[in-house]
Amino acid sequence: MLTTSQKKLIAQASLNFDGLSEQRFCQLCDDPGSITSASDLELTAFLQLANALYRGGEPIISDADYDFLYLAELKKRNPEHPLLQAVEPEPVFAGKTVDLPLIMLSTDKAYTLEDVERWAGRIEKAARELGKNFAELTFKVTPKLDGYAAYDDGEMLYTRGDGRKGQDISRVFERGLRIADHGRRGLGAGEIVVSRSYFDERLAEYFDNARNFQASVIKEKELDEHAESAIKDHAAVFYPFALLPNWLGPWATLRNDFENIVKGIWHKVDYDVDGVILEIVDEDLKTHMGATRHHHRWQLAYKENLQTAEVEVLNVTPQTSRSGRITPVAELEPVRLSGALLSRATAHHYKMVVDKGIGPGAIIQLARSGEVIPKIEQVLRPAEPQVPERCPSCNHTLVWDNDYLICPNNLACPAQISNSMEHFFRVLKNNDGFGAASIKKLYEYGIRRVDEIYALNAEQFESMGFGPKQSQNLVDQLLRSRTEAVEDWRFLAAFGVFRMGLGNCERLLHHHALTDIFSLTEADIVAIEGFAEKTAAVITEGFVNIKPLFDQLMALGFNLQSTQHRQDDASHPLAGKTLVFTGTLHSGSRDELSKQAKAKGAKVGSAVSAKTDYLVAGDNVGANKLNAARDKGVNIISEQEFLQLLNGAGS
Ligand SMILES: NC(=O)c1ccc[n+]([C@@H]2O[C@H](COP(=O)([O-])OP(=O)(O)OC[C@H]3O[C@@H](n4cnc5c(N)ncnc54)[C@H](O)[C@@H]3O)[C@@H](O)[C@H]2O)c1
Ligand SMILES: [Zn+2]
Repeated sequence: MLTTSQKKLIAQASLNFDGLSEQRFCQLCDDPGSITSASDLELTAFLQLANALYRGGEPIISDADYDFLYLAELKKRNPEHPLLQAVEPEPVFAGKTVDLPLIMLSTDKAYTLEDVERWAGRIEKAARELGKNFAELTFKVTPKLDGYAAYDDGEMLYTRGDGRKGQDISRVFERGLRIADHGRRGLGAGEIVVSRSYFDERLAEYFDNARNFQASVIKEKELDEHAESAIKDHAAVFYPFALLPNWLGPWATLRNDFENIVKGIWHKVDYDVDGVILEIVDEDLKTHMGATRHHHRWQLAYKENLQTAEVEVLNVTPQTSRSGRITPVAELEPVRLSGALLSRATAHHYKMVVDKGIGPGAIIQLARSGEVIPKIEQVLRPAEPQVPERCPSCNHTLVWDNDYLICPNNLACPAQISNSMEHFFRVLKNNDGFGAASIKKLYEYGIRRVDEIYALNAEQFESMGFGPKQSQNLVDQLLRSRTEAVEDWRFLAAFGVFRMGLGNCERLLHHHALTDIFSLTEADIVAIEGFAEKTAAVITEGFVNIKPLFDQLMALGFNLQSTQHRQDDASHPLAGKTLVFTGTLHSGSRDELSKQAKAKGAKVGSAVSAKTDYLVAGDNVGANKLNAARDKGVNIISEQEFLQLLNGAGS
């Protein structure tokens, strides 16, 4: 069964289940082998539906399956099929559709050096036709960003759409999105991407994958609070390809050192990269070679062979996390996949274990992924699910909480206690040495709380079985964690209150001092943008629980940097007002000016609505935009007037 949001994506793409029922679609997803039995109509309907879900950030099959099973089947049956002759369409948003200033195509793909050599051979031939010396041509290698393709002509930002017509998504710049590498507008094609490390640290909790997140940045709807933070922190950016780090050189060098050059470029940026792009730097040659309806002949994407393997599940073992959720870990018959030996994979939750039949004897499909422990995406042959009744750590009876099995024994469950202590040091970040192994040892010696760890001296560490050198190091690290500066929101997040990850802690401390959090009411929390009523209750309760530990640790004196407050001075002319910025601004970036306005209690919107009080118009704003705002009764002010308001002058 598809989820409601997947169904919505299909409807948005103006697709339906004509020629393919929802049930049949899911059946083909779950059992890739059966695609060969699908009719031609079913196959093409299937590909279009899978693509719509992929573009919307909710892929239902892996890329490797899409390329090597389903798409390959179509290529086998009908190499001339129209679906293979054009780029796969992006989803359509509510924004207006416009002709792209330049056709944006997909790329031809190579998975082996032989494929790349064949491509170079075609370039050599074209060079000969133009009377150019192939050996003197320059090749360029750049990372292939796995983000959201867009084109910036300086006025508008367009989606790739169907390659010819895209959609205006300029709103992402109005929302404060920056250009990578301090770039300017108008640099042409690029991708909207999010920093890998930022995603892992701050967003993974809320989004299944980066693609999912990128789709949310572009959506016409109001920006998700996490997307807003990522943009504010410049972790999400538009990266024009022209600014990407690159390797330049002749074919002979590229050919001889291929692996190293590819590897070097692949890992050069902190963004998701799914290959490298090879191209030729010679305008005449590019024009001469031209393009098919699908890709430019002078460009090639080199990807690593995405292997998949079918493996048998030996056992499903439960693991208790810090919050008490039980993670299902499948022990597998060891299998080698793209060089790594894998013997474990996790399922999302126990509901999935039950629904998909994950138990001893089940056959699952593993795809290589960046993660150390891959996630189970598909079950090829179900078996009797293996579901625990008791917590593997404390033996307490487990209970269901929506899709999750949880251990409710949070005060005495060894796994939850140890994982919470480990979490504290990991989130604080300014220390080393308190990983799983050390914490396990400390737990065995009766340590249950972080403050007890801070009370230990070197001799005591030694008496617990740590070596003399390590014991001294642990003491040094504890001191370091207290003396090295750390943001107060990070410190708060280290306590692991449910729903209080790094992002929410920072948001909260923008409004209230760290020492005041225990007197906050639910109403105080709900009043802050981004907090819902339901979470507020959980949060205040969580604070009550951590108070004793918090007080103990504060008494030790950490070097906390307090978060800048957004003071809400009700008498300030901008207090409570909603602003929208547009056009080119001179006194600071849109981001900086927004920040200053917010500090005075203003709200900053991304698009003009009836609720907007002021439209701050910089330079180069189209008359249409101004008229539309005027029609809505919005006050249009200049940047100068805005600065006066900001300084407290009445309007
Ligand atoms: N899992 C699924 O259900 C599913 C469905 C549809 C498509 N897909 C995947 O998407 C692929 C096709 O998608 P596509 O056409 O969007 O992407 P592509 O892999 O063909 O790449 C083309 C794009 O690469 C981008 N690019 C990134 N870095 C670049 C650089 N340095 N220089 C130039 N261009 C760069 C450009 O935006 C260009 O549009 C399929 O092969 C498949 O793997 C998966
Ligand atoms: Zn337990």
